[in-house]
Amino acid sequence: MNNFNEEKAREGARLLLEAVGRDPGERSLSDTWMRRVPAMLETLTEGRRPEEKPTMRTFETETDSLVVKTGIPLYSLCEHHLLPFHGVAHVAYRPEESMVGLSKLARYVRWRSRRLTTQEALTNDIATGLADEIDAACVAVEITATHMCEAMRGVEMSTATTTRETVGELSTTDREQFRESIHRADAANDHF
Ligand SMILES: Nc1nc2c(ncn2[C@@H]2O[C@H](COP(=O)(O)OP(=O)(O)OP(=O)(O)O)[C@@H](O)[C@H]2O)c(=O)[nH]1
Ligand SMILES: [Zn+2]
Repeated sequence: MNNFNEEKAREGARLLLEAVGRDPGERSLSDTWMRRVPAMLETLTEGRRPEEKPTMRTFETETDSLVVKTGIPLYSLCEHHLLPFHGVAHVAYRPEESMVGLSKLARYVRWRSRRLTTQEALTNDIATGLADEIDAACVAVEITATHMCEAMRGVEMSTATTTRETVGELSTTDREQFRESIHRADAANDHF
């Protein structure tokens, strides 16, 4: 079910322009509220629409050891101020009967992130969602992000927030391996 209402998005964008003292009738602004903002909002909220979910194709598993994907770029929208938060997600899972295509982990993170949410809820959504999608003994997700609502207004500081969620039992070795992979990814890429 498509829960995006283009007409309301258009009307809302037009009212916001009026609220900040701009004239929606200005030539340079007509496409902004009539076309660009509604299209942008439709894309950036697709994570609430199941029909937009990437196909999570699986293969017969060749391993039961932990698969770790680090450094997935993450862009989402904070539901408090409608401003972006962005950073990096790291995902790990232990396959049981089947394993998933590696790109699907990143695709899934991108799809899930496209919604108005909080970082905590998003971390939980990705971990529980992936656990439902793939046949995994356990899933772990870590997100480190910076919030524009903190950087551009309010406290006016750009800081990093880290959230973690696990589904199923991770052994101490699994946790160490996940941690070490994240460490290596962070050292290789200066995300902030
Ligand atoms: N827990 C959590 N808080 C968030 C997230 N994104 C933004 N926030 C915080 O949500 C809070 C909203 O606080 P309020 O006091 O209702 O709003 P505010 O007066 O605009 O807050 P300030 O940002 O402190 O100016 C702020 O502290 C934000 O930093 C998030 O993903 N998770
Ligand atoms: Zn905010």
